[in-house]
Amino acid sequence: MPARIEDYALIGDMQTAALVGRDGSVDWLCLPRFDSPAVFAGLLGTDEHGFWRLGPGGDTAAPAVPADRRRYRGDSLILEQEWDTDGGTVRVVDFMPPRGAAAPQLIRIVEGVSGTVRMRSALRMRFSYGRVVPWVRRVEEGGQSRTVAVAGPDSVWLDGEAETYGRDLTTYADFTVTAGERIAFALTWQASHLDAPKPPDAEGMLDATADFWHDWADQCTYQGPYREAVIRSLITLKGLTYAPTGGIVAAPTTSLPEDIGGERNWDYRYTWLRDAAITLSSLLRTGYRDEAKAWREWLLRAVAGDPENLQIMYGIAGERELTESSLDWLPGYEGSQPVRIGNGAAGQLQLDVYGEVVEALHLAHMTGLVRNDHAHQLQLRLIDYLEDHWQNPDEGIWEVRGPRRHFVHSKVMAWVAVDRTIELLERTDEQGPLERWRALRDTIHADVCEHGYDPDRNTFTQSYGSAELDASLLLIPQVGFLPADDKRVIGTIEAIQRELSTEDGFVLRYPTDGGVDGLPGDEGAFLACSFWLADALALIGRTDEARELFERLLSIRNDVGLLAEEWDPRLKRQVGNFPQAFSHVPLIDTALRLTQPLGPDSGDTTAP
Ligand SMILES: OC[C@H]1O[C@H](O[C@H]2O[C@H](CO)[C@@H](O)[C@H](O)[C@H]2O)[C@H](O)[C@@H](O)[C@@H]1O
Repeated sequence: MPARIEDYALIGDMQTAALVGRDGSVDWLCLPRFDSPAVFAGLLGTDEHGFWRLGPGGDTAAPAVPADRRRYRGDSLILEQEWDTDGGTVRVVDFMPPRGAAAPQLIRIVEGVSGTVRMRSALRMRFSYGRVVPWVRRVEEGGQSRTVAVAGPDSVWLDGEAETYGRDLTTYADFTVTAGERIAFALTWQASHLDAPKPPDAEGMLDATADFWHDWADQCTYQGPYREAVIRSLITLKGLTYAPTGGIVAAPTTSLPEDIGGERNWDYRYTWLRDAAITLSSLLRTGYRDEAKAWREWLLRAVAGDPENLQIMYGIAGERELTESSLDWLPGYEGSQPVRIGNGAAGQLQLDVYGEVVEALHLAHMTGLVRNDHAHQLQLRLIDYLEDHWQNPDEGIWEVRGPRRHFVHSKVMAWVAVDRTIELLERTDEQGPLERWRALRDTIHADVCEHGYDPDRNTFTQSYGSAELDASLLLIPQVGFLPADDKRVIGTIEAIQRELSTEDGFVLRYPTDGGVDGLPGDEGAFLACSFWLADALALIGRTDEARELFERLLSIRNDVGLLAEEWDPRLKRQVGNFPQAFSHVPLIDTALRLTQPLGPDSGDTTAP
């Protein structure tokens, strides 16, 4: 039985990632890439679908016990969990070394802290998302015994400083650890047709991994009071970046439910232009230019070609085919079915994406990221496309699976795309139909204010002609569509607070009972929107309320600082894919907004 979502911690090597439970169980790991099939899929099923548990024990009947303490080692993705037992205290250190072109590895080092503790490693590999039992054998090599599991294209090698034995299609190691002793295990993935990988130098890799993360975190320019939360979010975003290409996954998981037991389960192991664009902006604002450059290059490669063919999301190397299907052998997280891989939203029209991408390119330009003519050309072509298509209905920011509509947020973001491009033409020697685009900007603005605003209720609405609200409207002042003191902006913020707030003061994206998204069931409060509410309150001068809401949001991070996509206000639990870039990015942005002045070239159009 998988743990609560917030009981997991993330480790990763910037090509893939694992989730480690408080009980020392790795219940999710896809190899060799984020979007590869999982070798441990216990998270979405049972122990039968694969896990690797390492903790105190030795008695098969004894249940795994949760660690008494856990934390990341400083500013890193190295996880340390400690158990106090009758015999003494033991620490397990879990990490994945940043690997470049080397094979992916998961390393676990058991450290005796005091006394003597009986330990057990139980490893059950199930390839292809829990479906395939591999062929497992022992290989003797240079006096060392290794265990290798092979299935089709994959092989996984276990090296350990403790003797292993097989039982019930599981590989065990029972051993004791005494104070001062260190016992390392490593799991290495290798394409099965290649020679055996070398056993790793676990201790050397631990030092190198710690240095990598500490050096990276030291580059953060934010020094405000929320530095700890900001750095943890940045490290999480870096951990969600696929280093070889610069693509950023929305989350490392698939099908963690937005509604426990329901069917709102999606695969997030892809690069959404929207999520990645806002991630780029946060990284730029906190001093991380290399990642921003890498993503911009990723973007230019991925969207190369006709803007008509632009997708709203791609694979992490720019792949276009993300066909959605269900894994019917997996029971799903706490019974939440179906478990999906691929994502049908890839084929949707979401006009807001043009605004988010152009905004990110604009910020990159304004903050002096090396001028790139391809980026400018792309931006101009996107506006050409928008000029002909902004009046179309779309699926919008929330990727609804119901009928297309004229979503107000989509039109606002189309306005953003045109507005920032006009600024580009005004500030550079780039050529374009300036007057025509100024007129286009005015036309979109007038259209939204006429059809997307309800004067009787003094609020913008979710879509033209609809009475529903939508939390994406909170972004109207942030993107500069209207000033924060405009009565329509204030009316919209107040209406959203009234109608979309949950009892914790967090906000829903929109009312799900109206059927707009075409899906059965409910969902939790959407954390990104809740941060946007804090931003909006700050912008209209209700700073104390904004800060109070922000700190309440910080308080629902798990004990190692991680957030899923949503928060279930009834169950008081995190729900949805985990950890989620779309939650950590607004966390950073709101922390910055509340605590440091934003300069004129910060990309924040509401800056003084
Ligand atoms: O709620 C229905 C949709 O949920 C997913 O989309 C959400 O996640 C995306 C990635 O973070 C985000 O960009 C989007 O705004 C969210 O609505 C899912 O990927 C969709 O397939 C699904 O229709």
